[in-house]
Amino acid sequence: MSPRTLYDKIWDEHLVATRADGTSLLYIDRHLVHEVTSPQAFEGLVLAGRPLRRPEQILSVADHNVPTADREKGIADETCRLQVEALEANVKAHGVPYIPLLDDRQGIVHVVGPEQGFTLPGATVVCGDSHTSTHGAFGALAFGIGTSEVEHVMATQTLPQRRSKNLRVRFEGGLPPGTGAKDMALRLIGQIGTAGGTGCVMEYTGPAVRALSMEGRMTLCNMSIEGGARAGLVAPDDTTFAYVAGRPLAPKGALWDAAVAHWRTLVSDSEAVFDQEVVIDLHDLAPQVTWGTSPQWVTDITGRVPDPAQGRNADEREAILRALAYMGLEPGTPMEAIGIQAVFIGSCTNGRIEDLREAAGIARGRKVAQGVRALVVPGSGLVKRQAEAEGLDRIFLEAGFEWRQPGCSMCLGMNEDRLEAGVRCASTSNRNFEGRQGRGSRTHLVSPAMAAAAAVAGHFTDVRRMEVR
Ligand SMILES: CC(C)[C@H](C(=O)O)[C@@H](O)C(=O)O
Ligand code: SF4
Repeated sequence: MSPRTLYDKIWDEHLVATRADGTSLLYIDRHLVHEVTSPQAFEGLVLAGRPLRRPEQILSVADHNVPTADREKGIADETCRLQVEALEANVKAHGVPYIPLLDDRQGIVHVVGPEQGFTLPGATVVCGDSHTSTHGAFGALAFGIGTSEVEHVMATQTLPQRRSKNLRVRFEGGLPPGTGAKDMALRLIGQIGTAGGTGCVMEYTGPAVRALSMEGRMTLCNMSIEGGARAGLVAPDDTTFAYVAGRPLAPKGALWDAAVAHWRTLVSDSEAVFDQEVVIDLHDLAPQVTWGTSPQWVTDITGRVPDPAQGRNADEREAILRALAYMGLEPGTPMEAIGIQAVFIGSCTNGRIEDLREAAGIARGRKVAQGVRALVVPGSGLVKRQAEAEGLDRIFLEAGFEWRQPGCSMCLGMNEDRLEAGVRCASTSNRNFEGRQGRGSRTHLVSPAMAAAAAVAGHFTDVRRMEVR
C-alpha cells in the first residue's frame, strides 16, 4: 500500500462507499450534541418517522445557553431555558445519553467529550459545532457539521463527505518561556490567515507539538477551524493514551490493549505526501494578542496596532480601517498601552484545568485592577471540582476574579454573560468578530496567562515580565 497520512488512514477506515462524483459516505463513531444545533434535527426525524440509528453513540449536554451563576435556581432567561428544555425533552424521547445541567460532568461539549473518554484516537467525531476540531488533539477525525447533517448522522450513523487535502503544519523549535499552545495557534493563523487551511485537514507536527499536554493539543486543534481547516490532527502517542486510560467511556482490559496497539499505527507514514506544508518557526514566538475583528489580525505583545496604510491592497486597507474603528484603536498604539475593562478566562479553547492553573499562577497574590470585571469559567464541572481541590478558586476569588459554573459563558453572547457595547475584553476564547461577546463588545484573543496578566494590570502586559507564583 502506498504511504498514507494520518488523515488518509482514518478516512480509509471509515469509508463506507464512494460515488463517481467523488462524494463519499463515512461511518461516524461518535456524535456530540448540544442544545443549539439539535432541535431541528430531532424534529426532522420525528416528522419523517425515522428512529435514531445508534443513540448510544451520541453524548449530549447543554452548554451555550446555561447560566454560570446560581444555576440551581433554574434558567431565568426564557429563550435559554426553552433551548435547554427542548434538548432535555428530545434526548428523553429518543433515549440519547445526556448529562444533566446539575451533574458534575456537565460542561462545554468539547471539554466533556474528551473528559469522559467519549473522544478516542482514530475515531470519527462530529458535532453541530465548529469547534469540534478540538477532538483532533486525540488523533480523531473531528469536524463540525450543520443541523441537517446532525439529522443525517442521527438517522444513519454516516455522513456524506468530500475528501480534504492534507496540510502539514510543522512547528520548528521549542516553545519559549511565557508562551503556549494558544500562542502557537494565533501565530499560525496570523501567518496563514483565516482562509489558509481552506479545503484541508491540518496535521500538527514537530517537537513542540509532541511536548504539549493533551490540554495544549486541544487548544491548538480547537483553533484549526479559525485557520479555515476542516479539521486539525495530532497523532496519538503515550501522552494521549495516558490521558484516555481509565476514563469512564474508554475501553478497558483486553479491549484497551487492542485499542492502543491499533492507535499506535495512527501516524502519518514517513513517506506520506502532503498536498501542502506550512512551517512555523517558534524560536521568536512571543505572547500573542489580537488587535482586530478576526483571529488572523494578531501581533506580539511587544507589537503595535497596525496602520491601515500597511494593508496589501485597497480591500485589506478598508477592512483594517473598519476593524480599528470597531475596536476603538489608533494605529501605532503599543499593544501594552491598550486598557481593558473585562477579562474572560474559559471556553473550549482555554477552559481546562491546565489553563486555569496557568492563569492562577499569575493571579496568585495579586489583585484584579480597579474597573476590571474578570470571570473565570471552568470548561466543565469536573474541571471546576479539580480546580477547587487544588485551591485555584480561592486564588481567583482572593484576587477579585469571579468564579463561575461551567458553560460557554462569555465566549459568545448567547447567555447571561454578555459584554456591554464598547467594553474591551481580554478573552481566552477563539473568536473576536464584531458583537461576538455582546453587541458592540471588543474582544482581544490571548492565552490564559496573558488574560490573567491583563486583569491585574488593567491593560495588556507582557506576561514574560511577571513572576509566576
Ligand atoms: C452555536 C454554535 C453552533 C457555534 C459554533 O458552531 O461554533 C458556537 O459554538 C460558536 O463558537 O460560535
Ligand atoms: S465555548 Fe465558545 S467556541 Fe466553544 S463551543 Fe462554546 S461558544 Fe463555541
